[in-house]
Amino acid sequence: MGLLVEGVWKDQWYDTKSSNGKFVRQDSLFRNTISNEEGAAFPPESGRYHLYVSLACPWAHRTLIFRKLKSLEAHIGVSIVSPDMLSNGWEFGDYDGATGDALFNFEYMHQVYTKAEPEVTTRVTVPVLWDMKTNTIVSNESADIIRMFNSAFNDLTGNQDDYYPNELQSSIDEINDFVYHSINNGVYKAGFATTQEAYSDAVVALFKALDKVEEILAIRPYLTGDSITEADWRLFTTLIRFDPVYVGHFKCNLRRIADYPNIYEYMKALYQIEGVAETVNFDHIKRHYYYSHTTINPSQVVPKGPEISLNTPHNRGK
Ligand SMILES: N[C@@H](CCC(=O)N[C@@H](CS)C(=O)NCC(=O)O)C(=O)O
Repeated sequence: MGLLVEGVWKDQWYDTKSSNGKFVRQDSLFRNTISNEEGAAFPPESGRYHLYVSLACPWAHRTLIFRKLKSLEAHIGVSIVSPDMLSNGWEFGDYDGATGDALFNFEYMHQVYTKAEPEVTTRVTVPVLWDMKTNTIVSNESADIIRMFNSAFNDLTGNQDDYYPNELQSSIDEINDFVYHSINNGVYKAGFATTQEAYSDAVVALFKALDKVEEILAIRPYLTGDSITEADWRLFTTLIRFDPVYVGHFKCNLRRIADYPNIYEYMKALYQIEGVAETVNFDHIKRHYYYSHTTINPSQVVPKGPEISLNTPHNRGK
């Protein structure tokens, strides 16, 4: 784990000293947009863009789900890093389910960043959406990438499915904000905390938020109503990692997702949507966290369990 400082890789763990033991997530650096507008720098084109992901990462997972649901597989290629993120950061190792770097045959993800900007100072995160025409990073922010995938390529794919419909945008934004701070990022705040207080604050807020989600899902099948939206997919990638990783490795152990009847049914329903199960790789997920975060798990032993069945019938509508 490390970061790039003026284009040079530095191996160092997150600094929590200056924030009283709290994990503070950095903002993403590359925030361009693919758009249909006249004169746009990044117009939608088949075969022009390439996605770098880790199958372990919940943020990258969102983009893989949208690539699948929005029929973008034939238009946007993917390179998958190894789940092991050690002193060189994300790397393109030889690991079952990883692909190598399809564009440059680089060894490390940080080389993709310096290819875009040789002197860049940044954390080296996935996902990354790369533009093969201008040889740069369009975006390394998953929230933005899934919005582009949701609508920018509709004319190319003919897929008009809309996970961010006009009439639901304000409720989606509101739920996203709450889910992001207390759940998506909440598990990291608990797991990477280095003081008891920072951990306790994060874990209490996390389970308060999960309790609230359980209540919402008791009265409607999905977060904003009867249909699945972006808000559901953003929550799903954290839920699916929760019992296998966050309960143990990140000490998020007041309850399991399996103990929340409504959230559990909901998670199964989303998992069973066509194409989604193939984006979920529990080996990469468990291996990444337990093997890479050596400050939390120095033995690098990866647990066997839990046994979970995600293909049993669920009680949500379509
Ligand atoms: N805000 C970014 C966050 C991405 C992110 O933090 N990805 C993690 C993997 S789960 C990462 O690459 N971490 C490496 C690091 O922090 O150095 C997004 O949503 O795209």
